[in-house]
Amino acid sequence: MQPGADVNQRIARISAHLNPPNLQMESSFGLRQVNCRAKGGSPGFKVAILGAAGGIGQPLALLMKMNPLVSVLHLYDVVNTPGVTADVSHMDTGAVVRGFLGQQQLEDALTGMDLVIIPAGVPRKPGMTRDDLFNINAGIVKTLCEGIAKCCPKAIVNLISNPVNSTVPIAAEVFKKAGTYDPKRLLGVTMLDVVRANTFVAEVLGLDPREVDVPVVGGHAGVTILPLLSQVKPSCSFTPKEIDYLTDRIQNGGTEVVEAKSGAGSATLSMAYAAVKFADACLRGLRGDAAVVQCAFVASQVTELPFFASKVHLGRNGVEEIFSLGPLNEYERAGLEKAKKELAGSIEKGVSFIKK
Ligand SMILES: NC(=O)C1=CN([C@@H]2O[C@H](COP(=O)(O)OP(=O)(O)OC[C@H]3O[C@@H](n4cnc5c(N)ncnc54)[C@H](O)[C@@H]3O)[C@@H](O)[C@H]2O)C=CC1
Ligand SMILES: O=C([O-])CC(=O)C(=O)O
Repeated sequence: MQPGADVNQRIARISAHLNPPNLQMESSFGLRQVNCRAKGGSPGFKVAILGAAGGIGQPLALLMKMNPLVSVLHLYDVVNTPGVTADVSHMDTGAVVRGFLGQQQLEDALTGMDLVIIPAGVPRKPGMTRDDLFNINAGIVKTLCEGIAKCCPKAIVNLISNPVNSTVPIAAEVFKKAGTYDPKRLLGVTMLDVVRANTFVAEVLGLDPREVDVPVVGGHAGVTILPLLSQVKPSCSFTPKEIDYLTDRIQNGGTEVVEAKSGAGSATLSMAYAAVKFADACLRGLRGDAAVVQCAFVASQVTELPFFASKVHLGRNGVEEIFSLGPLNEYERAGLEKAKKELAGSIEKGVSFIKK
């Protein structure tokens, strides 16, 4: 090679980098359009996050952009999506990111999606219950689900907005009204309860949380969150004091974070982690992976209630199978009765919000 040829090649490479011939800023804000030869991105699923600029939405967008199963990521919110989209879109991962701002762009955000994740809505402040969020969040979930029914009725829906025990029944009623309801495709996200249970149980047992699996059934608020400590894997036993401590901490994990944040919101980072763990399971199910099992709040015949959280098998159509609760001890049977009583009211409240 001629002396200097190497340097010239390097200059050419740097110049190509500074003036890329086929750069496209993927966003609906028209930030910058440069001649573009290819769309870029990898084969995979199309995912929308509704509420993407929020406390959960932003880290969730970040983590979904890193998920190799995602080829297209739509970020929708009523505020701030241009900034979040521009930011996340610079990550050199496969998914193409597009942003959508305001209700007039909701339909574009949803069209063609395989999975829609909804963390839109207001969070708790200290002293509030999740049910105190109903009046604001019920209407938000209704509007978003009307959009889903119209634009991507076959999408799997992961509903995070609280109170989950009521927002899932609201979504079901909206889809029924639109004639698109498929109970296999609507899942309330209770994964954070499992994530917390795994963490707290691992602490007590002195294990790595990644080795621990705690089924958490029922719903997603206070006593409706029912950890089945008799079914923990690896198999183990707890003293009555440990059971009281763990049950209380798992049921009140959300409140622990709300109080620690003292007015600045509720769990966002651990929730984004849990949401991605759950969304990834849904996508692996859609891909046809075998034996994908997670807990979720779904339409169910496991109890006499129309919705209940338990372990479900996720497959190509969403929820392929719902597992029964298995053998419960006396403590858990008493907990189940309390959980069902509160759940019944929360479900009814959601249903009548749409039927009224
Ligand atoms: N299922 C679960 O385990 C958990 C649920 N949550 C719930 O998730 C929800 C969101 O929490 P954060 O992200 O902390 O709240 P946040 O207030 O930080 O973010 C919510 C986002 O929703 C957006 N939003 C409001 N109305 C909207 C609409 N009509 N369409 C689209 N986006 C809209 C807001 O602009 C905001 O960016 C809350 O209801 C919270 O209680 C929070 C933690 C755990
Ligand atoms: O506690 C809240 O309001 C948010 C939530 O659902 C949780 O962290 O489990």
